Amino acid sequence: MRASLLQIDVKPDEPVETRRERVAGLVRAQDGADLVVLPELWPMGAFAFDAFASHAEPADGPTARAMGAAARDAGVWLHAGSIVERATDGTLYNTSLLFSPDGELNRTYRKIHRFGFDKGEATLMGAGREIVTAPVVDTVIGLATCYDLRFPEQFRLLVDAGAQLLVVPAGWPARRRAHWSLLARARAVESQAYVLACGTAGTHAGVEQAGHSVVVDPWGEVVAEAGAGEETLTVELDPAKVAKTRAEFPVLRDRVLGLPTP
Ligand SMILES: NC(=O)CCC(=O)C(=O)O
Repeated sequence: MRASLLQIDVKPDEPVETRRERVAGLVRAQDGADLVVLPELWPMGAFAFDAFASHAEPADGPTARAMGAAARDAGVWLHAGSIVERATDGTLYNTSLLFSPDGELNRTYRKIHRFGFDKGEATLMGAGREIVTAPVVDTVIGLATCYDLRFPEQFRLLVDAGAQLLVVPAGWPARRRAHWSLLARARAVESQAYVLACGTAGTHAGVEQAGHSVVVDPWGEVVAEAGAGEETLTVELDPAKVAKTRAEFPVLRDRVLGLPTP
């Protein structure tokens, strides 16, 4: 299974419409891939809080239309990263979009853990409540977004729901790059699953981005890692490695469930 992670430079001087077209072109260029992954909130940037409301769109809005067409033209599964979704009741969500190779919107995932503590995303957006997985090619992917990476309990639920390949679009700051690399590997080791973590590059809203998108295998080995700038990371994955790792080193089987809480 071939996957391409598109680590997009969210240039503040590039209009959203221009970036949408540029990214659609990059997706179309991945026509040999099975799965293409984009970062979190790449249309305006994960830290551009002031732009969230003005660039909010429905889940079937302009970004979805452009990405669906690009997925269809390339014939790929496309995890199109996330957008600021404006729901019908007006609530904003950080919503990931997954397209099948026929260009149809197959799944959406609303980010469960909102970043910012008492400001930013945490105050501007609603929280998702649903664990989302999807059968893709010959595996099952589990969806999580950026700050979710810090919450192992969400990944356990994804594993329990059948996930074998965990896709994590992000807009992770350079300042906490060490956490990013460590947590991506930790989630892969504890889940015995592939982790595809796709971040953004450049600096937007004054926040330098970490880049360093990474693919980790079910044994915790780094398969490939990007640098700091805009880059396409293409990897060959072996989905059978997940079952093999879980059978040969069966820690998931040894979980003790239902312990009493203190
Ligand atoms: N967009 C995010 O979720 C940022 C997360 C982050 O900066 C962190 O967890 O650290």
